[in-house]
Amino acid sequence: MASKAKVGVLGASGYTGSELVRMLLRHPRVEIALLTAERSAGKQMREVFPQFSPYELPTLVALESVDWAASGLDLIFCALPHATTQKVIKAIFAAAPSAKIVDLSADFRLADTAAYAKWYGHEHLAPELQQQAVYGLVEIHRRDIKKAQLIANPGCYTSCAELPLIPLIKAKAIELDDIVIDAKSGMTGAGRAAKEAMLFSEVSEGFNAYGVGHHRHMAELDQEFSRAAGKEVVVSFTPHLLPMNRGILSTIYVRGRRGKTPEELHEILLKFYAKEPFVHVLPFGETPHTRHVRGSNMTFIGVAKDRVPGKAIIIAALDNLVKGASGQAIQNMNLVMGWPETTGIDQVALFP
Ligand SMILES: NC(=O)C1=CN([C@@H]2O[C@H](COP(=O)(O)OP(=O)(O)OC[C@H]3O[C@@H](n4cnc5c(N)ncnc54)[C@H](OP(=O)(O)O)[C@@H]3O)[C@@H](O)[C@H]2O)C=CC1
Ligand SMILES: CC(=O)N[C@@H](CCC(=O)OP(=O)(O)O)C(=O)O
Repeated sequence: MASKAKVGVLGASGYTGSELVRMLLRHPRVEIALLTAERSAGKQMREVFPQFSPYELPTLVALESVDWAASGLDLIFCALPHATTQKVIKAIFAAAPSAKIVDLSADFRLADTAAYAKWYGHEHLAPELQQQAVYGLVEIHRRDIKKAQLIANPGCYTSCAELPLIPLIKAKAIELDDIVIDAKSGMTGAGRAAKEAMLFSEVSEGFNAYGVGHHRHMAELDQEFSRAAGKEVVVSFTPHLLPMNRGILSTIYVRGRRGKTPEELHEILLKFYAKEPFVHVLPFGETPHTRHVRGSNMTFIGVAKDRVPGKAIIIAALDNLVKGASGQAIQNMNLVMGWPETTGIDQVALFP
């Protein structure tokens, strides 16, 4: 076999970064050559995450200490907080113009600079890269991703709504002004940095909606749905925080267009995803559970009939840290590197 590709993980001491390390350790084509951290710079991975004790891994280094021009990496995963990311990626491309980057943050997902400024409250620091980045939802943008140098890995909530809805929008099978996405996420979606609102005592035994009417993922959903429809689409989306570690479950209400029945919508999804290794459409009427996808790169989609005539209920589930972040990022790497798309990420869910 050819020599292994050298990859780096920026933000390896975070949740998505450590999930990348977990999955990359069993990827046969890569060698982990660089790991960075901020507060944990100078430590070993096993000091931050004891589960890595048995494995040889590079020491976590501060980003500032990396000479990008000389780093010799074949691909970089960037798992840093949004806004921090754009400065870092701009600097990497300045030092290493042919670098390949899969960015897990939201910084390069919106192609429109005005939309970015509106939803994130500041001007983008690298608008030229914003234009260049390819949105990394593999099942929808595979052809463009293969040629990309900068891939904007989609958000976890957005993946869980776009995968079930984009095929139906492309097929003109649902009414575009009547889409309601009711999404629930586990707490790792909020990252590892300490926040009062994420304390056990604040979250356990309860359940709440947040970002009601203004969550930043709305911009990403509108962009991708409008691209698929060829005209402006605006959807209702409400996220909720659940006291569990991993998983997103979206319950989506749609109305069939021109008399399309829920069974016909199900058929469209079945056909669209028939050959996809990471999207599984359940038999009509069956619905998924977050436990069916936990730890795997799978998205499960179920379609059922609503009792309101003409309406269908679609339920999708994925693991926010895997298909919603690090697994999808590795799927993107596999495409960019020309490897079989499932390499290193074809594990079955962890159940129970
Ligand atoms: N969690 C999720 O389910 C998902 C997250 N994302 C996105 O992925 C990115 C990473 O998320 P997540 O892993 O949850 O976040 P975490 O907060 O868990 O990790 C952030 C990482 O970035 C490092 N870091 C923080 N600030 C800086 C800085 N100023 N300079 C350099 N490094 C820094 C941290 O280092 P240290 O801890 O050592 O200070 C840590 O390694 C975010 O943009 C997030 O929005 C995308 C999809 C899903
Ligand atoms: C539970 C929770 O807080 N989830 C995060 C979204 C998850 C995520 O990381 O989204 P990005 O990839 O777009 O950053 C939130 O609501 O902001």
